[in-house]
Amino acid sequence: MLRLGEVPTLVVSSRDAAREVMRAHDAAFASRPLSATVRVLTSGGRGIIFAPYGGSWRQLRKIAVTELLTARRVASFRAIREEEVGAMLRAVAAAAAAGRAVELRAALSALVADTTVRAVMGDRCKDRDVFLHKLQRTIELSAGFNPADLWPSSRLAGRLGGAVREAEECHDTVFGILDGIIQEHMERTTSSSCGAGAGDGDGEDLLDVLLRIQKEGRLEFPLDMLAIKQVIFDIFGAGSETSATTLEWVMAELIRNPKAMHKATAEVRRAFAADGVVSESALGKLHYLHLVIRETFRLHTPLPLLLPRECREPCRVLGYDVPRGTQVLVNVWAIGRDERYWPGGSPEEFRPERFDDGEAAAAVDFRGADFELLPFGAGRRMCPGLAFGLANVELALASLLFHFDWEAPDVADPAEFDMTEGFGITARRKANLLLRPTLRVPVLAQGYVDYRNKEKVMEPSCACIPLGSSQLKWYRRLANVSSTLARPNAMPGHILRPAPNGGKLQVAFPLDPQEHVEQVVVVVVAGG
Ligand code: HEM
Repeated sequence: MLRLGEVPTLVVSSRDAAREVMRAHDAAFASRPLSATVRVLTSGGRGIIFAPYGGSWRQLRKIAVTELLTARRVASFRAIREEEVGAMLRAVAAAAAAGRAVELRAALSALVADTTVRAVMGDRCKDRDVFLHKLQRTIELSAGFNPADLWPSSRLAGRLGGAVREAEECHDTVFGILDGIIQEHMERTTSSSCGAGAGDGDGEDLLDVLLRIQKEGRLEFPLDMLAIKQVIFDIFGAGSETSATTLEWVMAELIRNPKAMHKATAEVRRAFAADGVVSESALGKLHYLHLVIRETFRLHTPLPLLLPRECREPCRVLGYDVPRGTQVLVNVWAIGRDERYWPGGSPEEFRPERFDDGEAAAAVDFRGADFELLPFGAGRRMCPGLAFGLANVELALASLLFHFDWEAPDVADPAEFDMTEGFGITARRKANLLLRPTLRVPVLAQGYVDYRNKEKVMEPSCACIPLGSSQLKWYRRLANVSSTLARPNAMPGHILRPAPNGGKLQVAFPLDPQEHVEQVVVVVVAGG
């Protein structure tokens, strides 16, 4: 038990205590404390992540689990993930061709942010960089070590450091961006509602789902626009940072451990040699890569203290009384490095083989049942985005290893590679991740998967052309009457998708993979 400023805080640092808190007394510890900065950042505890335990949180959590983050929904975003990973690979290939190192942290953050934003809103966000910057500050501010959070009863502390003021500024900027995006999204939906695809429940992005649920009503707690914005912000906050942090640490550990890098790379290249590209549907055949991810979660759990819980009723944990209102931090970072649970060599050592068949930890998994490995937490407040997060991590990692060899410039001894952690509610690497890629397997100009026909069509290249609302309206009418627009074996210049996804039309055109294309002009002629 610690007292952080005025805040009584129980730190849970063993597997048994974690099991008590998140299984035996899960209901008692299912709330979250609302510090002064978090209160501002979450519009007073709205949304899911920091909402106090109660009916409103239960309702939003149910929507998340049964509608937004289901396995089926995650699978429906596969094309987005493959397109975004493809775009990142092409940028890395360009750097490799120029002999340049890549700032991989920035590339991975942008990848996960773009993938998430498209899953949420169907389109990229033009203010992505401002958004990411504010998100990063939000994460630092919500760590809870500001005077205003440590001395909640002190007015002076509230003014010191300016954290609350900065939280207000972050909140206003982010919600301003969200307002614009939602407005655009609603205009797009209205203008396309006369044609095919609209309102049929197919290809919904997460904002569509939330707006549909809002419209349907029948909710105990009305889903107002503020709640919708907060949920969207939650998904960005919880989804982007954690997945990008995991990817960053996996790559850093593989650089530090050349043998593991070699083994993981060889496995991925063997598995996808015939296809020339990593596809999500076949990731299940990778064994070692999954051990590498599990080992990274053990040593570099993105949320080292999970997210804070709060004790709702007086409770006894391992014989100790825990008063109501106590903040609880589960030190997953320490549990993941405790030699009592990780025998067989130093627990600090990165050794994915510890999870291999026949090893002591082989059966230990991270899905909330084994309390020595809890990157996603456990119990009622466990992460509902596990499948979403893993999908982002696995495809990107396998693709980076499949196409490129990696080295750290100016680091003579890989064991010396800097692994210092930064400060915040997430534990990122402190330093940038500057790595030099060497192209080993060519990167396709662009891949395209035809899901209607359940077959894979690799075109020389495709362009995604954003359509204005009047073009989109005409296009939808056209698509309704002319099924010839949908061509599974499209020739260059042909329209690939019968119903534009998120106001975009996909068009195939010939492209030399080495060629750099500045602009593609597509003329959509209404009426055929
Ligand atoms: C590698 C990726 C991820 C990791 C390691 C991770 C980890 C976590 C952890 C540790 C918690 C707190 C659990 C607890 O208190 O016991 C959490 C909560 C949460 N995560 Fe994730 N997460 C990841 C990805 C995602 C994604 C992609 C989404 C959504 C798209 C998401 C949505 C959430 C939400 C909404 C909560 C709050 C749950 C609640 O309080 O009821 N997470 N996550």
